[in-house]
Amino acid sequence: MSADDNTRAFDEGIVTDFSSRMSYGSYLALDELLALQRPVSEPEHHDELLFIIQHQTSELWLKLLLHELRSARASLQADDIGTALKRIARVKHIQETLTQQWSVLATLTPTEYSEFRGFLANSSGFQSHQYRAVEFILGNKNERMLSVFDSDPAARAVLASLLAEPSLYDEFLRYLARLGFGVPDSVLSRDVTKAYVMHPELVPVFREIYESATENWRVYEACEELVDLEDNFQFWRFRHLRTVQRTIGMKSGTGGSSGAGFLERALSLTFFPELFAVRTEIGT
Ligand code: HEM
Ligand SMILES: N[C@@H](CC(=O)c1ccccc1NC=O)C(=O)O
Repeated sequence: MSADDNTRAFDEGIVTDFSSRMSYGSYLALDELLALQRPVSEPEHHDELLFIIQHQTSELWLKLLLHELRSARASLQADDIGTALKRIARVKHIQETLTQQWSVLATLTPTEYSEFRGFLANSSGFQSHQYRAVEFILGNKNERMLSVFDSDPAARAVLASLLAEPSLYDEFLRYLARLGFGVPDSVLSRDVTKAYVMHPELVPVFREIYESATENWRVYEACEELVDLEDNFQFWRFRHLRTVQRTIGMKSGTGGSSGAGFLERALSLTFFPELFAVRTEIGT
């Protein structure tokens, strides 16, 4: 039991026979998971594995993000703000992880990327249905995006459903209306298949909430959580843009867009416009 040889002795109870027991690898389907990194470059480029894993891990986190956002939305629908806040707290941590992980990809130099970029053909993150689903559930709807998924009916169907459903913010505003806040009808009866746009007549509702934070603590807290969530989303977009600029400069994208300019325009989009507009009104 001594550590003189700098090895750790096995505790007596440690299980080693997995011939008829569930193991770590079988529970997590690791054989399948670890067989899914399949570089396409020929000869295989050393850095393509980084590129694939960066994307696959992002997609896994996006899967969880969407799961949590759907649950947050359902909780608001059921007037359960406590659970919704719990879900959003987790969403914010996932976003932070997604944003931080850009630093790994930033070690890919423009020369290295150019050596296998041609093998990517027209594939692009623009075709990520999970990313688009997150944008849709947050209210950045765009029916035109569906056409990208015409050859993937399952993904297209999920996006078409999300397009027709109220967003997280739509549900939050309906919840506020049920609590008795004067959310205007123009907001409650909006066409939820369209991108959410600013309703100036909603700003006074938030002003009331912010000016009476102690009496409306939960909804005030929820407002601030949504502001954090939008900030975090923009931080991810910004890191993506900066990574693109340092990797491909002003080249157009493999997905057919102008590249950096196209991504830069996403930085002027907003999910919760009135929650930012109210800041101008506070204290005046
Ligand atoms: C060297 C790394 C990367 C480069 C050069 C790059 C480049 C681009 C470009 C140029 C676009 C615009 C669409 C196009 O024409 O292709 C785009 C879109 C996109 N990329 Fe990347 N990307 C990189 C890494 C990533 C990673 C790691 C992710 C993580 C999932 C990602 C996700 C996306 C998404 C979701 C879009 C759509 C954004 C939108 O619609 O606003 N990209 N990327
Ligand atoms: N759009 C990128 C290619 C790219 O980054 C990419 C290619 C395949 C799968 C995901 C990608 N990531 C983000 O767009 C480019 O133009 O270089």
